[in-house]
Amino acid sequence: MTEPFGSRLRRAMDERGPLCVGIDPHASLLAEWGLGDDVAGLERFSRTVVEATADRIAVLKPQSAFFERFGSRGVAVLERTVEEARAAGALVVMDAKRGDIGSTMAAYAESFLRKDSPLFSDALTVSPYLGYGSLSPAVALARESGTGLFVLALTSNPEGGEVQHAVRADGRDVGATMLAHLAAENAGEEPLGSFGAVVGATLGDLSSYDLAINGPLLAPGIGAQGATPSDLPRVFGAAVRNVVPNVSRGVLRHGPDVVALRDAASRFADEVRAAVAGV
Ligand SMILES: O=C(O)c1cc(=O)[nH]c(=O)n1[C@@H]1O[C@H](COP(=O)(O)O)[C@@H](O)[C@H]1O
Repeated sequence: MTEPFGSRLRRAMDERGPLCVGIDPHASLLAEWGLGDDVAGLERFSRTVVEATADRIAVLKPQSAFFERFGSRGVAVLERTVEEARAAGALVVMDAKRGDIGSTMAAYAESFLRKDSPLFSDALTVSPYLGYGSLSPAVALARESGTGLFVLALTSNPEGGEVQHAVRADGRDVGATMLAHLAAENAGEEPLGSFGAVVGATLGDLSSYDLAINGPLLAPGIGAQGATPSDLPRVFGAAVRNVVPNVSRGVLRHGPDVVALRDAASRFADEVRAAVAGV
């Protein structure tokens, strides 16, 4: 049987530290790196990030939108990026934020979580806002293929609250409800469940939420969105041990030099390790 994602992730976090580096080839970054806003630029950018980080950082998170922008040739670059990152030892979280009615969700899940898919990744970001139950086909396939999901619960953007803080008839807000679904999904899993939540590092004190979902918490927002590694203990409390903090532009702006990129990623990784060790 394939080792579950949660268990593979726990090991990677213990061995390499918990940092996730995002591969977000913004047009503005391609320009800053002296690359064209074209498929060749995209490929060079992605290859460079993989070369600098995939043999030492636990998780890489390519953001699919920046590849889809170039059509099928961009998606081909994404396929190669995922393959090369995994071959170098990183776990790949595909950031495609998929979500649809269950029967369509099954096809999205196959695109990223079925072993023989060209875009096969270790985990996928998904949106539960068609109802958590609409994600069931992805949960089932992830269990079968030893992959994972990161479900948007409390996102880092200021607009997210209008949906995620909406209070339900039972008095719980929508974000807390998503966390409860994930805790149920991960119950009894050791050392860590495979069904994670996305919880922004930008959100301040989250002590009113039960973050003990026995699964990973993907925490974007460090760097360009203003949060820092030293915020993590205050935001996540005891759950910080399961936090996978993501930095994209905060690292990527140090390219195109491979060594400078690698050093930037290592600095964030060290700061995260120091912040988490203090809890
Ligand atoms: O799921 C995500 O990764 C995500 C969720 C969220 O709440 N906020 C958020 O910023 N993200 C993603 O995380 C990355 C953040 O990038 P930087 O702000 O450049 O570090 C982008 O790829 C976003 O799409």
